[in-house]
Amino acid sequence: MKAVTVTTLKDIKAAGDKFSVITCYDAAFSQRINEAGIDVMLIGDSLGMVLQGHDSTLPVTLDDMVYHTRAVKAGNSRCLIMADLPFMSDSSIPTLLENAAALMRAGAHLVKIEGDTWLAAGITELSRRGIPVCAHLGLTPQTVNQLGGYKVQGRGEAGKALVDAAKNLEAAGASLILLECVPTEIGKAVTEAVNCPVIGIGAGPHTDGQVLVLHDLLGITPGKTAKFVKNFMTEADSIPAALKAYHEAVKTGRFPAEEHSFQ
Ligand SMILES: Nc1nc(=O)c2c([nH]1)NC[C@@H]1CN(c3ccc(C(=O)N[C@@H](CCC(=O)O)C(=O)O)cc3)CN21
Ligand SMILES: CC(C)C(=O)C(=O)O
Ligand SMILES: [Mg+2]
Repeated sequence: MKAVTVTTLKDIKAAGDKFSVITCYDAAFSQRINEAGIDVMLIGDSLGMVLQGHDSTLPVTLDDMVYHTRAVKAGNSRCLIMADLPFMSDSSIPTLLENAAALMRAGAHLVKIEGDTWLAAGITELSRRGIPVCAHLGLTPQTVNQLGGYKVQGRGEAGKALVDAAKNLEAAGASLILLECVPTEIGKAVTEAVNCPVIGIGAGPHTDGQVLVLHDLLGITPGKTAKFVKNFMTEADSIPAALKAYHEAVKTGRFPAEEHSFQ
């Protein structure tokens, strides 16, 4: 199978099709995710919660992200590899550039960064140097202490601000936008407002791509999971079958359904 690139995702959007994204943290799952036909693997800083057992993503370090990106890269044959810039790794532009470079050296094809319109300058500097960037908007888990919890963002007036932020960051050089926990209508509005592909998680069915945390879709996350989560193991007899079912459900628009989305 042909390797997935940022251009592949742009073509998928232009054709009105969908693409699938899963978080991945190690080589064994990287191989299974490759075999399942998934388009993109995200080394998410969610690893601080699902692998390390913390109650937020804030304790995750750049070294943690480099370690897991190397492992995922080692198992990769055809997926596009995106790596999260961890909390405070963008404290200045030179720091941001060095930290993004470390993730690229470890095997990432692009980096993801949480924020808002103020990310524009950093995104421009990264993209100028050949690093494609995904701007993560909406519910940004690294900001949980300010947000007061993992809550839906972009309701009312804030929705318009999200659409503007997405447009500004695309103009600044972002290659992808990721929207987390926003009303379906905002997921749709952002997807229509930008030319670049938009990935959603709890952002409704209209985004170009969908992402889920691996452990959530395998049903092994302890405690209550978010509304946007679907356990694909309930109707599958193996992990490879669940990964394939997720990919097919995203490609055909069967996931996410109304029950996984916010109004
Ligand atoms: N296992 C796991 N899955 C994730 O999707 C995930 C992580 N960990 N860690 C980092 C962040 C945290 N995330 C979360 C966590 C909880 C909700 C959640 O429970 N949200 C409420 C919204 C309630 C509301 O405002 O209406 C929900 O009911 O879904 C959302 C995103 C997403 N990310
Ligand atoms: C939930 C996704 C979007 C993420 O950023 C992560 O896994 O860290
Ligand atoms: Mg993350």
